[in-house]
Amino acid sequence: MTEDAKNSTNNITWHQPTVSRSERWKARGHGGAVLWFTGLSGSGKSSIANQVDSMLVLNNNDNDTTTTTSSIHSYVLDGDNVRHGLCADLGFSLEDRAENIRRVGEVAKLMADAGTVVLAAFISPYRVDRDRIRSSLEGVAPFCEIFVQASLGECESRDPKGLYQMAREGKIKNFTGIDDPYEEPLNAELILDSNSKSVDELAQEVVQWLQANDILKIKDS
Ligand SMILES: Nc1ncnc2c1ncn2[C@@H]1O[C@H](COP(=O)(O)OS(=O)(=O)O)[C@@H](OP(=O)(O)O)[C@H]1O
Ligand SMILES: Nc1ncnc2c1ncn2[C@@H]1O[C@H](COP(=O)(O)OP(=O)(O)O)[C@@H](O)[C@H]1O
Repeated sequence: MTEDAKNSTNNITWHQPTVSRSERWKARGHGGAVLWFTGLSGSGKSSIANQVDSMLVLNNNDNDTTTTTSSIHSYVLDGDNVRHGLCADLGFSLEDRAENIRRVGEVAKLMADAGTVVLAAFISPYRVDRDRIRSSLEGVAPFCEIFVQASLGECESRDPKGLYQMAREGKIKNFTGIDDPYEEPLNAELILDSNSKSVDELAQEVVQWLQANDILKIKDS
């Protein structure tokens, strides 16, 4: 934070919104939440998050013949996409990854406060960065850490963008899993086995877990 920013925070006052969170959520028909998909590049974060999004928004759930629930307001925040705009000034050093996750965490918090189910798909390799978002969402909206688990070998064999190969050839530095760390979650709400299950099966697991745990239920505050 710059000196100017530090001095300015003294002159900023929090404005209480006129519409409360629970009033807003009730008007939407469900609560907001942040589903945070973390895992290696190529583990399946984007594919699964997008499939869940489709199942929630379009009610596109072929395997579920029991419910006729209405559309859920969800939205995917994806590392690759966010790095084209909001975080276009950031690279992949430890500090830049922390700032990337901090910014996205703040955006996700605002969106969840507004009643959106945020599907955030970021490598987010450091526990401390993920835990910071978990803490900042306490009392606002549920935070669900979803570990998309795939071995490095599996991710490397998928390598849809050819990035692992470039990292192995030394053309990309600080590539997660090759010459940069990935800290696996210790207390993830959900672990998805992306080594052996399909994207459809895993997305189904997420939606079933959301329903079974009443994650989108509005609790009066
Ligand atoms: N050095 C390095 N390490 C890891 N990933 C790299 C790197 N350089 C570029 N990429 C591409 O950037 C995508 C990851 O962006 P994220 O914002 O999710 O990364 S992070 O959470 O800040 O660590 C990641 O996308 P996914 O494959 O979808 O995970 C890569 O395509
Ligand atoms: N569970 C899975 N089983 C097989 N292939 C998968 C699975 N999940 C993703 N893939 C494939 O792996 C590649 C990387 O998936 P992607 O969703 O882009 O991963 P990430 O967002 O974690 O980088 C894509 O080609 C995708 O089709």
